[in-house]
Amino acid sequence: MNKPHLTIQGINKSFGTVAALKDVNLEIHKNEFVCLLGPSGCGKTTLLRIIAGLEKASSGRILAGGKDISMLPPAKRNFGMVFQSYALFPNLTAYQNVAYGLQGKSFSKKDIGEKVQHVLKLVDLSHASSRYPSQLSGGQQQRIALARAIVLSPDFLLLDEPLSALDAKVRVRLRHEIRELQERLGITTIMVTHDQEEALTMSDRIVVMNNAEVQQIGTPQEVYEQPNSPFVADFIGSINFLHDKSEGAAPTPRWAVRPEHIRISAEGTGEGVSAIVKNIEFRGSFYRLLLETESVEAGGGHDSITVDVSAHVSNHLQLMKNGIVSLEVPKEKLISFTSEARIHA
Ligand SMILES: Nc1ncnc2c1ncn2[C@@H]1O[C@H](COP(=O)(O)OP(=O)(O)OP(=O)(O)O)[C@@H](O)[C@H]1O
Repeated sequence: MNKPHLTIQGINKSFGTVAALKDVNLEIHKNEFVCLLGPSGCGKTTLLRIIAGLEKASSGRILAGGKDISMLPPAKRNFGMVFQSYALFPNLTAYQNVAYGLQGKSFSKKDIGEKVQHVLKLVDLSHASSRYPSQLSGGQQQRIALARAIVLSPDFLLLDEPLSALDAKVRVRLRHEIRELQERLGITTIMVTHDQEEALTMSDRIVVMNNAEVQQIGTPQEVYEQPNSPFVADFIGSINFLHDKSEGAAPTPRWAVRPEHIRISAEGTGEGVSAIVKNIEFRGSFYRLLLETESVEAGGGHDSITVDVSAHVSNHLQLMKNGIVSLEVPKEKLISFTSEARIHA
Protein backbone atom coordinates (compact mmCIF):
# COMPACT_ATOMS: atom_id res chain seq x y z
CA MET A 1 0.00 0.00 0.00
CA ASN A 2 1.05 3.62 -0.57
CA LYS A 3 2.57 5.74 2.13
CA PRO A 4 -0.11 7.04 4.51
CA HIS A 5 -1.33 10.57 3.83
CA LEU A 6 -1.80 11.22 7.53
CA THR A 7 -0.17 9.35 10.40
CA ILE A 8 -1.27 9.70 13.99
CA GLN A 9 1.39 8.30 16.27
CA GLY A 10 0.97 7.57 19.96
CA ILE A 11 -1.25 10.53 20.71
CA ASN A 12 -2.06 11.10 24.37
CA LYS A 13 -4.03 14.03 25.69
CA SER A 14 -5.00 14.95 29.23
CA PHE A 15 -7.07 17.85 30.48
CA GLY A 16 -5.93 18.06 34.10
CA THR A 17 -6.71 14.64 35.50
CA VAL A 18 -9.04 13.69 32.62
CA ALA A 19 -7.41 11.45 30.03
CA ALA A 20 -9.16 12.46 26.79
CA LEU A 21 -6.95 10.31 24.50
CA LYS A 22 -4.78 7.32 25.29
CA ASP A 23 -2.14 6.14 22.85
CA VAL A 24 -4.10 6.74 19.65
CA ASN A 25 -2.45 5.37 16.49
CA LEU A 26 -3.99 5.67 13.06
CA GLU A 27 -2.94 5.81 9.43
CA ILE A 28 -5.13 7.47 6.85
CA HIS A 29 -4.57 7.10 3.12
CA LYS A 30 -5.07 9.58 0.32
CA ASN A 31 -8.70 9.99 -0.77
CA GLU A 32 -9.99 7.99 2.20
CA PHE A 33 -13.13 8.95 4.09
CA VAL A 34 -12.62 7.99 7.72
CA CYS A 35 -15.14 8.43 10.52
CA LEU A 36 -14.26 8.77 14.18
CA LEU A 37 -17.24 7.14 15.85
CA GLY A 38 -18.02 6.79 19.53
CA PRO A 39 -20.22 7.86 22.40
CA SER A 40 -20.19 11.33 23.89
CA GLY A 41 -16.97 12.13 25.72
CA CYS A 42 -14.87 9.35 24.13
CA GLY A 43 -12.36 11.87 22.76
CA LYS A 44 -13.23 12.09 19.07
CA THR A 45 -13.50 15.90 18.91
CA THR A 46 -10.27 16.25 20.86
CA LEU A 47 -8.53 14.00 18.32
CA LEU A 48 -9.91 16.02 15.39
CA ARG A 49 -8.84 19.27 17.05
CA ILE A 50 -5.33 17.90 17.59
CA ILE A 51 -5.17 16.90 13.91
CA ALA A 52 -6.30 20.42 12.97
CA GLY A 53 -3.76 22.02 15.30
CA LEU A 54 -6.47 23.65 17.44
CA GLU A 55 -5.38 21.60 20.44
CA LYS A 56 -1.91 20.40 21.49
CA ALA A 57 -1.36 16.74 22.25
CA SER A 58 0.28 15.89 25.60
CA SER A 59 2.50 13.49 23.65
CA GLY A 60 2.67 11.84 20.25
CA ARG A 61 3.08 13.08 16.68
CA ILE A 62 1.00 13.92 13.62
CA LEU A 63 2.62 13.40 10.21
CA ALA A 64 1.13 14.69 6.98
CA GLY A 65 2.69 13.19 3.84
CA GLY A 66 5.48 11.86 6.05
CA LYS A 67 6.33 15.30 7.53
CA ASP A 68 5.88 16.03 11.23
CA ILE A 69 3.29 18.80 11.48
CA SER A 70 2.75 18.53 15.24
CA MET A 71 4.21 21.98 15.86
CA LEU A 72 2.55 23.79 12.92
CA PRO A 73 -0.21 26.29 13.72
CA PRO A 74 -3.65 25.52 12.18
CA ALA A 75 -3.26 28.10 9.39
CA LYS A 76 -0.13 26.33 8.11
CA ARG A 77 -1.73 22.87 7.96
CA ASN A 78 -3.95 23.32 4.90
CA PHE A 79 -6.93 21.58 6.48
CA GLY A 80 -10.51 22.62 5.70
CA MET A 81 -12.89 22.40 8.65
CA VAL A 82 -16.66 22.20 8.97
CA PHE A 83 -18.36 22.28 12.36
CA GLN A 84 -21.77 21.30 13.59
CA SER A 85 -22.70 24.92 14.15
CA TYR A 86 -22.07 26.13 10.55
CA ALA A 87 -20.03 29.06 11.96
CA LEU A 88 -20.84 31.33 9.02
CA PHE A 89 -20.45 35.08 9.37
CA PRO A 90 -24.05 36.33 9.71
CA ASN A 91 -23.28 39.74 8.21
CA LEU A 92 -21.71 38.31 5.04
CA THR A 93 -23.55 36.82 2.07
CA ALA A 94 -23.05 33.20 1.05
CA TYR A 95 -20.63 34.40 -1.63
CA GLN A 96 -18.68 36.58 0.82
CA ASN A 97 -18.54 33.78 3.37
CA VAL A 98 -16.97 31.45 0.83
CA ALA A 99 -14.63 34.15 -0.51
CA TYR A 100 -13.47 35.13 2.97
CA GLY A 101 -10.63 32.63 3.28
CA LEU A 102 -9.28 33.48 -0.18
CA GLN A 103 -8.82 37.14 0.58
CA GLY A 104 -5.41 38.14 1.77
CA LYS A 105 -3.90 35.32 -0.27
CA SER A 106 -2.28 35.98 -3.63
CA PHE A 107 -5.44 35.57 -5.73
CA SER A 108 -6.75 38.22 -8.11
CA LYS A 109 -10.36 39.34 -7.74
CA LYS A 110 -11.16 37.43 -10.92
CA ASP A 111 -9.57 34.23 -9.56
CA ILE A 112 -11.50 34.57 -6.33
CA GLY A 113 -14.75 35.07 -8.29
CA GLU A 114 -14.12 31.97 -10.36
CA LYS A 115 -13.18 29.80 -7.42
CA VAL A 116 -16.18 30.87 -5.36
CA GLN A 117 -18.60 30.35 -8.25
CA HIS A 118 -17.06 26.95 -8.90
CA VAL A 119 -17.54 25.64 -5.35
CA LEU A 120 -20.99 27.21 -5.02
CA LYS A 121 -21.91 25.25 -8.11
CA LEU A 122 -20.43 22.08 -6.60
CA VAL A 123 -22.70 22.41 -3.57
CA ASP A 124 -25.61 23.40 -5.82
CA LEU A 125 -26.08 26.86 -4.35
CA SER A 126 -25.07 29.20 -7.18
CA HIS A 127 -28.55 30.71 -7.07
CA ALA A 128 -28.19 31.62 -3.38
CA SER A 129 -24.86 33.45 -3.53
CA SER A 130 -26.27 36.83 -2.48
CA ARG A 131 -28.29 35.51 0.44
CA TYR A 132 -27.31 35.98 4.06
CA PRO A 133 -27.06 32.92 6.35
CA SER A 134 -30.38 33.83 8.02
CA GLN A 135 -32.03 33.51 4.60
CA LEU A 136 -30.74 29.97 4.12
CA SER A 137 -32.00 26.68 5.56
CA GLY A 138 -29.78 24.69 7.94
CA GLY A 139 -28.83 22.29 5.16
CA GLN A 140 -27.98 25.17 2.82
CA GLN A 141 -25.90 26.87 5.50
CA GLN A 142 -23.97 23.66 6.01
CA ARG A 143 -23.36 23.38 2.26
CA ILE A 144 -21.99 26.94 2.30
CA ALA A 145 -19.74 25.95 5.22
CA LEU A 146 -18.58 22.99 3.12
CA ALA A 147 -17.98 25.26 0.09
CA ARG A 148 -15.96 27.59 2.30
CA ALA A 149 -13.83 24.68 3.48
CA ILE A 150 -13.13 23.23 0.02
CA VAL A 151 -12.54 26.50 -1.83
CA LEU A 152 -8.99 26.55 -0.45
CA SER A 153 -8.26 23.14 -2.01
CA PRO A 154 -7.26 21.68 1.34
CA ASP A 155 -5.19 18.50 1.65
CA PHE A 156 -7.62 17.28 4.28
CA LEU A 157 -11.22 17.96 5.13
CA LEU A 158 -12.08 17.72 8.82
CA LEU A 159 -15.78 17.50 9.63
CA ASP A 160 -16.99 17.74 13.23
CA GLU A 161 -20.54 16.37 13.46
CA PRO A 162 -21.50 18.44 10.39
CA LEU A 163 -24.94 16.90 10.06
CA SER A 164 -26.15 16.59 13.61
CA ALA A 165 -27.98 19.94 13.75
CA LEU A 166 -30.05 19.09 10.66
CA ASP A 167 -33.39 17.34 10.46
CA ALA A 168 -33.46 13.67 9.50
CA LYS A 169 -34.33 13.99 5.80
CA VAL A 170 -31.81 16.75 5.08
CA ARG A 171 -29.21 14.81 7.02
CA VAL A 172 -29.62 11.73 4.87
CA ARG A 173 -29.48 13.76 1.66
CA LEU A 174 -26.40 15.66 2.76
CA ARG A 175 -24.64 12.40 3.66
CA HIS A 176 -24.78 11.43 0.01
CA GLU A 177 -23.88 14.89 -1.21
CA ILE A 178 -20.83 15.18 1.03
CA ARG A 179 -19.61 11.70 0.12
CA GLU A 180 -20.10 12.30 -3.58
CA LEU A 181 -18.30 15.62 -3.45
CA GLN A 182 -15.48 14.10 -1.41
CA GLU A 183 -15.05 11.32 -3.97
CA ARG A 184 -15.25 13.69 -6.91
CA LEU A 185 -12.64 16.05 -5.45
CA GLY A 186 -10.57 13.26 -3.91
CA ILE A 187 -10.12 15.07 -0.58
CA THR A 188 -8.93 12.90 2.28
CA THR A 189 -11.63 13.39 4.90
CA ILE A 190 -11.96 12.73 8.62
CA MET A 191 -15.42 13.10 10.11
CA VAL A 192 -16.44 12.96 13.75
CA THR A 193 -19.83 11.48 14.45
CA HIS A 194 -21.69 9.68 17.21
CA ASP A 195 -24.24 8.42 14.66
CA GLN A 196 -23.44 4.84 13.68
CA GLU A 197 -25.68 4.92 10.63
CA GLU A 198 -23.86 7.98 9.35
CA ALA A 199 -20.52 6.25 9.87
CA LEU A 200 -21.67 3.01 8.21
CA THR A 201 -23.11 4.73 5.14
CA MET A 202 -20.37 7.29 4.51
CA SER A 203 -17.01 5.82 5.51
CA ASP A 204 -14.31 3.83 3.81
CA ARG A 205 -13.13 3.01 7.32
CA ILE A 206 -14.49 3.59 10.79
CA VAL A 207 -12.42 4.26 13.88
CA VAL A 208 -14.54 3.16 16.82
CA MET A 209 -13.55 4.93 20.03
CA ASN A 210 -14.54 4.48 23.64
CA ASN A 211 -13.14 5.90 26.88
CA ALA A 212 -10.32 7.81 25.18
CA GLU A 213 -9.10 4.73 23.30
CA VAL A 214 -9.43 3.29 19.83
CA GLN A 215 -11.46 0.09 20.10
CA GLN A 216 -11.40 -1.05 16.49
CA ILE A 217 -10.48 0.23 13.05
CA GLY A 218 -12.07 -1.33 10.01
CA THR A 219 -14.35 -1.00 7.03
CA PRO A 220 -18.06 -0.61 7.84
CA GLN A 221 -18.51 -4.30 6.98
CA GLU A 222 -15.64 -5.36 9.23
CA VAL A 223 -16.79 -3.49 12.31
CA TYR A 224 -20.37 -4.67 11.75
CA GLU A 225 -19.66 -8.29 10.93
CA GLN A 226 -16.55 -8.85 13.01
CA PRO A 227 -16.75 -6.52 16.00
CA ASN A 228 -13.74 -7.20 18.20
CA SER A 229 -15.48 -6.51 21.50
CA PRO A 230 -18.94 -6.47 23.06
CA PHE A 231 -18.71 -2.67 23.10
CA VAL A 232 -18.26 -2.39 19.32
CA ALA A 233 -20.94 -5.02 18.66
CA ASP A 234 -23.40 -3.11 20.78
CA PHE A 235 -22.50 0.38 19.62
CA ILE A 236 -22.85 -0.46 15.94
CA GLY A 237 -26.19 -1.96 15.00
CA SER A 238 -28.37 -4.15 17.22
CA ILE A 239 -27.04 -7.29 18.84
CA ASN A 240 -28.09 -10.20 21.05
CA PHE A 241 -25.47 -11.22 23.59
CA LEU A 242 -25.49 -14.86 24.55
CA HIS A 243 -24.21 -15.44 28.05
CA ASP A 244 -22.93 -18.73 29.25
CA LYS A 245 -24.91 -19.32 32.40
CA SER A 246 -23.18 -22.46 33.51
CA GLU A 247 -21.68 -22.33 36.95
CA GLY A 248 -18.39 -20.49 37.21
CA ALA A 249 -18.72 -18.95 33.71
CA ALA A 250 -17.40 -15.41 33.28
CA PRO A 251 -20.17 -12.78 33.27
CA THR A 252 -18.94 -11.28 30.01
CA PRO A 253 -20.68 -12.42 26.81
CA ARG A 254 -18.69 -14.84 24.71
CA TRP A 255 -21.04 -14.97 21.75
CA ALA A 256 -23.36 -12.60 20.00
CA VAL A 257 -25.70 -12.66 17.04
CA ARG A 258 -27.34 -9.91 14.99
CA PRO A 259 -31.17 -9.83 15.00
CA GLU A 260 -31.37 -10.27 11.22
CA HIS A 261 -29.30 -13.47 11.33
CA ILE A 262 -31.67 -15.45 13.52
CA ARG A 263 -34.03 -17.75 11.63
CA ILE A 264 -37.55 -18.37 12.73
CA SER A 265 -40.03 -20.88 11.40
CA ALA A 266 -43.46 -22.23 12.32
CA GLU A 267 -43.66 -24.02 15.67
CA GLY A 268 -42.55 -27.63 15.54
CA THR A 269 -40.71 -27.30 12.22
CA GLY A 270 -36.95 -27.34 11.75
CA GLU A 271 -34.39 -27.98 14.45
CA GLY A 272 -34.90 -24.83 16.46
CA VAL A 273 -36.01 -24.18 19.99
CA SER A 274 -39.43 -22.88 20.88
CA ALA A 275 -39.88 -19.22 21.62
CA ILE A 276 -42.85 -17.10 22.53
CA VAL A 277 -43.44 -13.83 20.67
CA LYS A 278 -43.57 -11.17 23.38
CA ASN A 279 -43.70 -8.16 21.12
CA ILE A 280 -43.90 -7.22 17.43
CA GLU A 281 -42.67 -3.81 16.34
CA PHE A 282 -43.29 -2.48 12.83
CA ARG A 283 -40.11 -0.83 11.52
CA GLY A 284 -41.20 0.07 8.02
CA SER A 285 -39.14 -2.30 5.90
CA PHE A 286 -39.04 -5.07 8.51
CA TYR A 287 -40.53 -6.25 11.80
CA ARG A 288 -38.56 -6.39 15.02
CA LEU A 289 -39.67 -9.22 17.26
CA LEU A 290 -38.96 -9.69 20.92
CA LEU A 291 -38.90 -13.40 21.62
CA GLU A 292 -38.53 -15.29 24.86
CA THR A 293 -36.90 -18.69 24.87
CA GLU A 294 -36.36 -21.24 27.57
CA SER A 295 -33.32 -23.22 26.70
CA VAL A 296 -31.06 -21.60 24.14
CA GLU A 297 -28.15 -21.39 26.53
CA ALA A 298 -26.50 -23.54 29.09
CA GLY A 299 -28.05 -23.09 32.51
CA GLY A 300 -31.64 -22.60 31.34
CA GLY A 301 -33.95 -19.77 32.44
CA HIS A 302 -35.74 -17.30 30.20
CA ASP A 303 -33.91 -15.28 27.62
CA SER A 304 -35.07 -12.38 25.56
CA ILE A 305 -33.91 -12.35 21.99
CA THR A 306 -34.44 -9.68 19.37
CA VAL A 307 -35.11 -10.93 15.86
CA ASP A 308 -35.65 -8.93 12.67
CA VAL A 309 -37.81 -10.49 9.96
CA SER A 310 -39.08 -9.22 6.64
CA ALA A 311 -42.77 -8.45 6.17
CA HIS A 312 -42.85 -11.46 3.87
CA VAL A 313 -41.70 -13.86 6.60
CA SER A 314 -43.94 -12.22 9.16
CA ASN A 315 -47.00 -12.64 6.92
CA HIS A 316 -46.06 -16.13 5.94
CA LEU A 317 -45.78 -17.25 9.57
CA GLN A 318 -48.82 -15.20 10.58
CA LEU A 319 -46.91 -13.88 13.54
CA MET A 320 -48.95 -12.78 16.52
CA LYS A 321 -48.17 -11.60 20.02
CA ASN A 322 -47.95 -14.58 22.39
CA GLY A 323 -47.70 -16.98 19.46
CA ILE A 324 -45.05 -19.71 19.50
CA VAL A 325 -42.33 -19.97 16.87
CA SER A 326 -39.26 -22.06 16.32
CA LEU A 327 -35.93 -20.23 16.49
CA GLU A 328 -32.52 -21.12 15.10
CA VAL A 329 -29.17 -19.37 15.36
CA PRO A 330 -26.99 -20.33 12.38
CA LYS A 331 -23.56 -21.28 13.71
CA GLU A 332 -21.75 -19.39 10.98
CA LYS A 333 -23.44 -16.17 12.05
CA LEU A 334 -22.26 -16.32 15.63
CA ILE A 335 -19.81 -13.59 16.58
CA SER A 336 -17.18 -14.75 19.03
CA PHE A 337 -15.39 -12.61 21.60
CA THR A 338 -13.24 -15.36 22.99
CA SER A 339 -10.09 -14.36 21.12
CA GLU A 340 -7.93 -11.43 22.10
CA ALA A 341 -9.39 -8.08 21.03
CA ARG A 342 -7.88 -7.38 17.66
CA ILE A 343 -7.49 -4.01 16.05
CA HIS A 344 -7.78 -3.97 12.27
CA ALA A 345 -5.29 -1.32 11.33
N1 LIG B 1 -11.03 22.01 27.00
C1 LIG B 1 -11.27 20.98 27.82
N2 LIG B 1 -11.03 21.06 29.13
C2 LIG B 1 -11.25 20.02 29.97
N3 LIG B 1 -11.75 18.83 29.57
C3 LIG B 1 -12.01 18.68 28.28
C4 LIG B 1 -11.82 19.73 27.33
N4 LIG B 1 -12.18 19.29 26.10
C5 LIG B 1 -12.60 18.01 26.28
N5 LIG B 1 -12.50 17.64 27.57
C6 LIG B 1 -12.83 16.32 28.13
O1 LIG B 1 -12.15 15.33 27.36
C7 LIG B 1 -12.98 14.21 27.11
C8 LIG B 1 -13.18 14.00 25.61
O2 LIG B 1 -13.93 15.09 25.09
P1 LIG B 1 -14.32 15.20 23.54
O3 LIG B 1 -15.02 16.50 23.35
O4 LIG B 1 -13.11 14.96 22.72
O5 LIG B 1 -15.32 13.98 23.37
P2 LIG B 1 -16.28 13.64 22.16
O6 LIG B 1 -16.13 12.19 21.93
O7 LIG B 1 -16.02 14.53 21.02
O8 LIG B 1 -17.70 13.94 22.79
P3 LIG B 1 -19.01 14.65 22.15
O9 LIG B 1 -19.57 13.69 21.15
O10 LIG B 1 -19.90 14.83 23.35
O11 LIG B 1 -18.53 15.94 21.57
C9 LIG B 1 -14.27 14.49 27.86
O12 LIG B 1 -14.19 13.88 29.12
C10 LIG B 1 -14.29 15.99 28.00
O13 LIG B 1 -15.03 16.38 29.13
